[in-house]
Amino acid sequence: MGLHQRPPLLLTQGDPAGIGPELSLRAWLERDAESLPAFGIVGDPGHLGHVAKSHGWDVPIAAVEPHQIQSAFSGSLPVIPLSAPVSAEAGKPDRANAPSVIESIETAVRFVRAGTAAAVVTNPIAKHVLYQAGFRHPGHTEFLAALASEGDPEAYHPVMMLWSAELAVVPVTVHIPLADVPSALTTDLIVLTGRIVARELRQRFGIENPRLALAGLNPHAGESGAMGTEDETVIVPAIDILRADGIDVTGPLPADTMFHARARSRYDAALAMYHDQALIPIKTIAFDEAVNVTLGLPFVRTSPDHGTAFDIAGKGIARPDSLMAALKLAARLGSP
Ligand SMILES: NC(=O)C1=CN([C@@H]2O[C@H](COP(=O)(O)OP(=O)(O)OC[C@H]3O[C@@H](n4cnc5c(N)ncnc54)[C@H](O)[C@@H]3O)[C@@H](O)[C@H]2O)C=CC1
Ligand SMILES: NCC(=O)COP(=O)(O)O
Repeated sequence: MGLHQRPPLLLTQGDPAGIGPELSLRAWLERDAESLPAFGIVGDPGHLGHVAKSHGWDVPIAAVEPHQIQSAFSGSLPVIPLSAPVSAEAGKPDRANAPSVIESIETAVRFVRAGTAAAVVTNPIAKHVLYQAGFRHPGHTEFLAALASEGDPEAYHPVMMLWSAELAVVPVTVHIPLADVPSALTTDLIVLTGRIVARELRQRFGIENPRLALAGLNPHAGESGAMGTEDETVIVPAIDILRADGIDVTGPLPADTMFHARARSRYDAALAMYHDQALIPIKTIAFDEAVNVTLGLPFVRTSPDHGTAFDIAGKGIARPDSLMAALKLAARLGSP
């Protein structure tokens, strides 16, 4: 790496039976056309070579150390080899690959924390496959916070944000059953989330005075208590505290009318009360462009907005746009 070169990005393997491997290869093939930042994959050189060959793509694979990624990137796809074995057939997830999936994430985090990489970009994992193998974290978001926290569960509160040029959304509660949302949703959680979002929109995204819009939980934001009470008893007090902090907050807004184009122009990020309230609008508006960013961590992590797409894995039809957007955003946010 030259004196003024930034460290490269590290891309994780994701589920090797999903679309991650072919998207990574396609992103590398598009590196010049898309002006992508240099990246390396923590993965299995043999498996990636096999996937490239099966699609007839000319992608030389180079097994490297992190400090060799920059110089290798223009002529080959740099891969930091895993020690766990990988044996995967497209579209057929296998829990036997879980150790390699987890090792890839842990290794990427280790290098980014050591300053050898600028940011972590994760390829999609199939959560239920990892759970079958004993993985105890709901998803990347929570696992990355656990890795960053190094045993202190209070150290970092991770916040999921899905970002696109048209819309940014944050689910305040994330990977929990819908039935558990009302009891998990507290004023403290909303305030903590709002503070992290406002801080990182300022510091990382360069928005001087971020405008946050908070969704209600219930239909019509509760209709003055007739359709549910959490909007008044939990969300309004959180808004008061965030406003007292000097943050520009509106809400609670009826969720059904806050995502059309005129409404979107009034805020920089929408805080939704549960996963689908946030992700349905952004995946409807910007499925190919949106990026999942984890806020609240001591390093930058981005990811495509989609999952493993086992139904199309291996067919060569998966679109690499969201992964390429994740690489570009990671480079932007990872820069001082
Ligand atoms: N960041 C991550 O690791 C994420 C992982 N997942 C995991 O992915 C698995 C599958 O989840 P699903 O709900 O089926 O969502 P999915 O995003 O994998 O697929 C939903 C639909 O979109 C299509 N699709 C997805 N990505 C595409 C692309 N790049 N180009 C063209 N079409 C694409 C698929 O073919 C499928 O029809 C689950 O096990 C879930 O846990 C889901 C979201 C994010
Ligand atoms: N639906 C988004 C999602 O599941 C992403 O989760 P994570 O693995 O990024 O925590």
